[in-house]
Amino acid sequence: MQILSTQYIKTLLPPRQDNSHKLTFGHVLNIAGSIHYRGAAYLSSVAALRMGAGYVTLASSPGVCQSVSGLTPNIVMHPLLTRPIVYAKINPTMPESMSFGLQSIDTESIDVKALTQIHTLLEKASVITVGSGLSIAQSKDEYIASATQTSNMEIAEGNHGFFFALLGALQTRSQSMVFDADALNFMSHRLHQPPRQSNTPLLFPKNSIITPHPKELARLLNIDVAAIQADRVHYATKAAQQFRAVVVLKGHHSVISNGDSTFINPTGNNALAKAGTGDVLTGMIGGCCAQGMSPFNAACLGVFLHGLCGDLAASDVSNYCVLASDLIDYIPKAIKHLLTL
Ligand SMILES: NC(=O)C1=CN([C@@H]2O[C@H](COP(=O)(O)OP(=O)(O)OC[C@H]3O[C@@H](n4cnc5c(N)ncnc54)[C@H](O)[C@@H]3O)[C@@H](O)[C@H]2O)[C@@H](O)CC1
Ligand SMILES: Nc1ncnc2c1ncn2[C@@H]1O[C@H](COP(=O)(O)OP(=O)(O)O)[C@@H](O)[C@H]1O
Repeated sequence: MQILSTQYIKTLLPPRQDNSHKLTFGHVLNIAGSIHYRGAAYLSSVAALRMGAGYVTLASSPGVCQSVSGLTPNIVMHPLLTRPIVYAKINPTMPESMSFGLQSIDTESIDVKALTQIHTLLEKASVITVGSGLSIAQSKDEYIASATQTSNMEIAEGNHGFFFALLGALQTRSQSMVFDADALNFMSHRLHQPPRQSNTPLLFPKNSIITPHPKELARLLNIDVAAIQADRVHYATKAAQQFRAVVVLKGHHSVISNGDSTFINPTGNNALAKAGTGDVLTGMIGGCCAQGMSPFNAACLGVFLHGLCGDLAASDVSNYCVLASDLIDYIPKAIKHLLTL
């Protein structure tokens, strides 16, 4: 286990040749966002471009695409087919006809059929980032059902049907992929909630990077957050081996492991403890992959620079005031800082 050094990180910065065009620096396909988490789609998409990717396509619900295009002209939109879901709490002690308490309506869940809309994009993309704000459901710990199917009650968890169809399609692809947030929660749910719907092993595709915060890793490994926090290097390494993926265990001094080599990140501070900063990290790592970096190097560079953005931002505006969206504006400063060393 080693601490990432500035000198080492500087050697990882991908070259920018003069004889180039936008696709020289890669195409990020970002599958992110949902009715409640439109910001996550924005933050992850723009962070990838700022990190140096040449082209970013956001594939999401029409509502998310519309919101993000209202905030930035830089992202290419690919609106996906949706289907409405009415969420309700089930009270198992009551007869089926009376057992629903309406919670909310999600008009932007992505339809499984949307997979056919992104086949070409899956082939063209240099890297695929999945999960920032994708929405597992209104509440992860309660049973939630689709009231549109009362006669045949189906457990509906946000975009879970679409996610698993996508995961199946991704298994044969060789691009780098970044799985964050709700992509990890979908995997945990399928891994640990009975009954398992299939006997086939549930794996991330080859060349995957997963970016769990401690609770997300606890869900994936089905253990306590406290156990993870007590030995972060051990559990990041174990998860990398178990899932055959590069793991970024987020938090103070994030740990990056590919199962053989493990680094601890020295940059970052408590200013990063703010909603949406993890979505920015996903975009930054995706942007590194798009420029041809290996998954492990992309994770190391992305995490280091993300922390450096937090350090530069905190020194300018204090640890209290940094927003996730501010971090994106500090990516150029963090890269210039590295380049001038
Ligand atoms: N503007 C937006 O649209 C935002 C969207 N977000 C999305 O919201 C969805 C839900 O993410 P959340 O993180 O809110 O929900 P989670 O349910 O995954 O995480 C919240 C829980 O995890 C625990 N936790 C989080 N970080 C931890 C740490 N470092 N150590 C120990 N425990 C920790 C919290 O105490 C809490 O119980 C994700 O898809 C995410 O991408 C968030 O990133 C927030 C901003
Ligand atoms: N106290 C801290 N010190 C350093 N980095 C932190 C701290 N708190 C959070 N971070 C970083 O901020 C990001 C938070 O990501 P995450 O928990 O996924 O948030 P969100 O889901 O809101 O985007 C991670 O990169 C994490 O390493």
